[in-house]
Parts: sequence; structure tokens; C-alpha cells
Amino acid sequence: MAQLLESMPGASTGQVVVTDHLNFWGGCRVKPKDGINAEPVHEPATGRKLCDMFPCGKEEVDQAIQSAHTAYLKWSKMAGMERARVMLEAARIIRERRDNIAKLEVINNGKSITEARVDIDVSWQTLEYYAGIAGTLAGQHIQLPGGSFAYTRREALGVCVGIGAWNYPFQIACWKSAPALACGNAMVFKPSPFTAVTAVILAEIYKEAGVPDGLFNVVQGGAETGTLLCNHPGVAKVSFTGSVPTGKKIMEMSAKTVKQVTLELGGKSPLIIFKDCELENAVRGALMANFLTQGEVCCNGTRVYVQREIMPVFLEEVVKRTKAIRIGDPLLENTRMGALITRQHLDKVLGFVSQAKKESMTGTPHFVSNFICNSTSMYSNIDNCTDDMTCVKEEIFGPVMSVMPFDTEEEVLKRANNTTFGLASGVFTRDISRAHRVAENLQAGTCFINNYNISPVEVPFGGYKQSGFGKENGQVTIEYYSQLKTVVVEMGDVDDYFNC
Ligand SMILES: NC(=O)C1=CN([C@@H]2O[C@H](COP(=O)(O)OP(=O)(O)OC[C@H]3O[C@@H](n4cnc5c(N)ncnc54)[C@H](O)[C@@H]3O)[C@@H](O)[C@H]2O)C=CC1
Ligand SMILES: NCCCC(=O)O
Repeated sequence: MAQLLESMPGASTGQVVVTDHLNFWGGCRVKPKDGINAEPVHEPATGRKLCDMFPCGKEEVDQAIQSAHTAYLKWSKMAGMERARVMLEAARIIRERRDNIAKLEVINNGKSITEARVDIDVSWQTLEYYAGIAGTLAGQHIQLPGGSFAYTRREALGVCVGIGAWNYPFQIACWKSAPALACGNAMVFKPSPFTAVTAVILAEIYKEAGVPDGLFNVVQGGAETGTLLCNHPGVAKVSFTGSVPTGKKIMEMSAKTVKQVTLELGGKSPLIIFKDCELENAVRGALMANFLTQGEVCCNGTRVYVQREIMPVFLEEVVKRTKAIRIGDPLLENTRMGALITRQHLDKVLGFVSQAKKESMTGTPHFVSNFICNSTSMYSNIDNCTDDMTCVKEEIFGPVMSVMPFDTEEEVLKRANNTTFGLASGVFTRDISRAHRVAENLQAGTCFINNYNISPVEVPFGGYKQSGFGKENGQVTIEYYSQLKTVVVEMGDVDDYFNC
């Protein structure tokens, strides 16, 4: 893989072929056991086969977990500052190789190179951030009567499993592994079978930085491999990013051995634009809320509620700007929207758009399509649409923005909260009191005021309702990758309670 990265600078769409093994445990890449059941991994921009992915079976999953356990025994005994030094070195290497990792991410995921570079920057920042926290992990001292006392130790959980989605392959692996490793855990990570290529690069970088062999492992596969991981008795925790139906299965499987679970699931988030907003920012915010990574972002604000008085001017601007988005080869510097993950996903997204056309009796749909590189950009503005339309209720996970008028704050809050999802939300207004009142009353894990889709690593990220629970990023995530042990110390004699 190192060789592949070296050959990346000149790489262009349609050229790269990956032949290296994509599994990694015990400190090295591992050849698939049988070399059968190959599943092709495609380059979204061309539909061309990029490599074969061989799903790991029971024996391989056992090996990866065993290797993680061995490393955990060593790593968890190191001081936080020692772990921090290794993680900072890994962050440095990612930063140094940022452009090449970003290119490979584009080739496997289809997003624009500009965005991929940001993802890789977020990735090394995540390692830096949790390296900073590793050295600060500590317990408490609690004074008890008679000079006795208790103290708490913040301890690692053990072997944690990370299961990733395909929209942010490298970044998700970092969002999960950085807090896990900072707390002294080991990790077995399973990327999505659609984006099998870049997680193993992270594994190599951790090794190069000096983690014990087996600390961060990669097993390839889909639902079957994921099931083996979630049912495994040697696993203490599962952190999952993906869809709501899969999240429910993960919880069920993890319950059998009472594994801790973090679920980062889907969303259908509301973005509320009041008539007193700064319109230019609101339009830019709506685009940020809908079109990053071709709309394949879980926290996107895909239900855009616009106060009726400004609807015509908002629509005119947002349609104009959407039509101007440069769709194309994702490796070109000026491209701003690349390719959807697969042809099947593109068809699914287009299906939502056709359905919206059928369901809209009085609305005006606007669609902009461009099939360069298997990609499409669609803007759907359906005036007078009802909240029960399919495109307004269901997560599309593609570049489709649904815009609806509203009249009052009370009404829009009720409509915004009328969903089983609760990942994110947003509000544009110049009225500071209204902004905070709306943020308080929206039932979602994040509310963006006067911007959208800003997720630096210092800020906790995670959902309400069926969008999941547990957080990623921020200091609080330490709580989800560690446990507190209480030690009670007697300094006097034990009471003669039973014989007095
Ligand atoms: N809240 C968040 O942070 C994010 C949520 N998502 C959500 O993910 C979805 C899109 O991602 P997909 O990869 O299509 O989701 P998915 O749920 O189909 O798959 C996600 C991961 O779970 C694995 N998996 C599938 N079935 C499994 C099973 N039975 N046991 C264990 N693992 C299993 C897959 O192989 C993949 O690695 C969207 O709904 C999106 O909203 C995506 C990114 C971020
Ligand atoms: N930059 C936010 C990424 C959220 C997601 O994983 O979809």
C-alpha cells in the first residue's frame, strides 16, 4: 500500500488498481484465508473495478480479535502520555501523506478532492485532539470518615469494534479509533464493503507510529462479518455508523453479551430559515446542508423550511446556485460535486425524485441532472408540498433538497420535530433570542445557528431519537470508551457488626 501511495501523485480517475491485501491484524496485512467469495469494489466515478474484497469469516475474525486482545493488554498498561506520543506521531504521518490518502479516498468514494482533503485534515486533527486528552485521563479521590478514602480509576473497556459507513471511510475510522486508543483500548475496524481501501492505510500508519502489533486491525466484509464481530464474546463495545435498521440489529446482537454500543445512524434533519435571516448566508447554508459529499451525509438538513414571505427570493437564489455547482471528475481541482457511491444508489435517489414529481399536486419541481462520472445533481423544490411526501419523510442520502414554506415559529417547530429521526437541525435568523429558543426546542443532537454542517473534532456529535445514542468527538466521548473502577480503602479496623 505504501508503494501505491507513492504512485498516487500522478494518479487520475480510471487508472488506479489496488492489488494489496486489505485485511490487517497482528501488525501486518493479511492474505484472505480462502481467496474465494471475492466481491468487487468499484471506483464510483467510472464504475470500473478497483479491487476485490474478500469477506472475513469466523476464523479470521477470531484471529483479528485475539490479536487486538494481546495488544490491549500491553497498550492499556502504558501511561496516557506514552500513548499520546504514539498517536501524535500517527497524526503527523497522516498530515504528511494527506494529499495521497485524499486521492485514494476520492477514487474509492467518489467525493471531490477538495472535500476529501478536508476529511483527511479532520482525521489527523482527531488523533491530535485525543492524544491531548490521553495524558489527562484521571480518576477522583474521595475522602471517607476515619481517614479512609476511595478513589476511581478510568480504565479501558478492552477490544472495541468499529463498523463504518461508506460516506467518510477514513474519517470514520479515525473518529472511532482515536478516542478508543486514547483510553487504552484496542480496535477491530470493519469498513463498508463499498469503501474497503483506505482503512488499511490507517492501520499501517498506526503501526509505523509505534502502536503494539494488533492494536488497530481491519477486517473486510459486509453484514455477515459484521454479525460475527457483534456476536463475539471477546468484544467489549461496538461503535457503529450506518442506517437505522442495521443499528437496531447491532443493538440486539450486542445485548446478548451486554456489550456497550454507540450508534451513529441516519437523519432527516430540519433547516429553518426565518424571514429576518441574512439571505446570502442562508442560501449558502442550505447548499452546505444538502450537497456536501453528493448529499451522502447523515446530518444533512434536507427538510428546508422557509418563511413564506421570503420563499420566492430564496428559491430563485438557491436554484441558481445549485445549477452552478460544478459536477464532474472528482479528482479535478475545480469539481465541487463528484459521483454517488454506486449506480444502484443513484437509481434509488432518482426514484425519490420521480416519486416527488408524482406526489406533488401543486408544486414546482426543479431538477438539474448531470450524469458525468455516474453522478447527478438534483435540486428538488416542491412548493406547497406536504410534510407527508416521501421525499420529505425518508432519508434519501443524495443531492436532493426539499423546500417547504411555513408561517409561524410555533408551527415550524411542530413540523420540524414530527419525525422519528433526531440527528441534527439548523436555524437562520438575526433574532438572537429566537435562535436560542428554537435551538432549545428542536429535538435533535445538534443545532447549527446561522451555518450548517460544521463538525470540528472538539464538538460532540450524535443523535436523538432513532438517529442513535452515544457521542463521537469532544471530551464526552471518553465516557463511551472507558469505564470507572471504584477502589475503597479502609484505614482503620473492620466493624465487629455480626458479633457485638
Ligand atoms: N450518524 C452518522 O454519523 C452517520 C450515519 N450514516 C447512515 O448510514 C447509512 C448509509 O450507510 P450504509 O453503509 O448504507 O449503512 P448500512 O447500515 O447498510 O451499513 C453500515 C455498515 O454496517 C455493516 N452492516 C450491515 N449489516 C450489518 C449487520 N447485520 N451486522 C453488522 N454490520 C452490518 C455494513 O457492512 C457497513 O459497514 C445512512 O442511513 C446514513 O444516514 C452514515 C454516515 C454517518
Ligand atoms: N462531517 C460530518 C460527517 C458525518 C457523517 O459521518 O456523515
